[in-house]
Amino acid sequence: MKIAIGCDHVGIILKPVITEHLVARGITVIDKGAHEDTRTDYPIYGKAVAEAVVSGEADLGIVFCGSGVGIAIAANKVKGIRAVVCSEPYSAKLSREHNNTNVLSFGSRVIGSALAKMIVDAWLDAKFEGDRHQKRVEMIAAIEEEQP
Ligand SMILES: O=C(CO)[C@H](O)[C@H](O)COP(=O)(O)O
Repeated sequence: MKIAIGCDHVGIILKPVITEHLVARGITVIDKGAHEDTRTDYPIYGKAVAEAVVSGEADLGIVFCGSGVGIAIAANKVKGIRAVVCSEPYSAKLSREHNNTNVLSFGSRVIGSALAKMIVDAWLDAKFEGDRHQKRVEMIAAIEEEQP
């Protein structure tokens, strides 16, 4: 399993903790930056991680900014991405089971490292259930196709 990760200057607080946690789970981490806490712009890294996922370079993506919101919005602009912002494990689990999310987003100004690790585990351990949810995910993809 390969996971692409990316963050801005605030998200970088959580990125090393989660990187270590992923490596401990036997996951290969592909770091798309940022690599320092100098103020930068989260769309750069949301896009980079999203493109790594849709190209197949990575199986999944995890992104971090201050709230988790901006970098998730940026990732969601890439066709084929279903990014979710999570601050608790239940939504993370359901987002995979029902929505087949392929990018997980956190806010370093919202949650701490212990909760972030719990959310990552809930997300990674859950599986897409398909069945009735498959049609709905396909409907989301159809919305993308309708856009000019
Ligand atoms: O959370 C974020 C986007 O959703 C950013 O991390 C946040 O907007 C950065 O703010 P600042 O430049 O004031 O540190």
